[in-house]
Amino acid sequence: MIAIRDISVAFGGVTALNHVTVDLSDLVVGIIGPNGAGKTTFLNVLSGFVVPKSGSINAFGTEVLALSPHRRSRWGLRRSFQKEQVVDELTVEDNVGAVLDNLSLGSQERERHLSAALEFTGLSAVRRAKAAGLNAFQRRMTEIARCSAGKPKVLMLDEPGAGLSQNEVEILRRTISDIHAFNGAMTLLIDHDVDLIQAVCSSTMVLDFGSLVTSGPTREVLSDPRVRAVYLGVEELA
Ligand SMILES: Nc1ncnc2c1ncn2[C@@H]1O[C@H](COP(=O)(O)OP(=O)(O)OP(=O)(O)O)[C@@H](O)[C@H]1O
Repeated sequence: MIAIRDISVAFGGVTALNHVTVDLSDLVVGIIGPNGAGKTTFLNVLSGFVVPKSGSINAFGTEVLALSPHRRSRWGLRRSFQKEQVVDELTVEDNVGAVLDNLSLGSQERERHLSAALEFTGLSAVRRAKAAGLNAFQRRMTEIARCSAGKPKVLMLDEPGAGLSQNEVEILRRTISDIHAFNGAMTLLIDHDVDLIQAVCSSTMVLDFGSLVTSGPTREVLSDPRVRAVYLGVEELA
């Protein structure tokens, strides 16, 4: 479980997170809210890009905020960004394998983890291709492979479905649903695609103006009038 207590972040006069307290315990947890609600800032606090002015985060018994961002990655926190981080000049396997380089693995073990992650994400056939030649979906899967490789404890995916076709989102949905069976990790998923959230997240938390509106079973959260009010005029909820 990830126990988040009283996390606040301010950028100048903007309160990006406002005393957020929430327990996250399901295998795939959705994080939703309108633009500017604080979702990415929430992942930035977990991964160490942003230092909160108050609060604590205990993930599976580890005080996460006490770890440097580098040690958080070694510990098993992985994330993808809204702006993709795939390096065109590298092959797919080098893009994915980079994450394994700070895990002190032997070469056979490294290869085993790398091959498994490439197979899991359907990239085995293009593993030696330069990333520059990949299509948008393959690039997205490369990022998921990088997050999934090795023995991560928590994957944080920031809008992985953005800009994908319906068929591609369906493959993405199955992949995210299978992450825990593949490597044992929990996934935190930000996405504006409420159908995707509903399909893969057993629980969901909702942010608005940096504050937690509610969290709980996804179906209940999505039918909560407070959540509908937050989204009113922004997008349709399923
Ligand atoms: N580095 C920063 N400097 C200043 N303000 C920031 C910074 N990062 C985020 N903010 C502000 O904090 C608030 C929360 O932003 P955040 O990106 O976390 O929202 P979000 O819910 O992820 O939005 P979106 O759905 O558009 O990605 C916004 O008002 C944003 O402008």
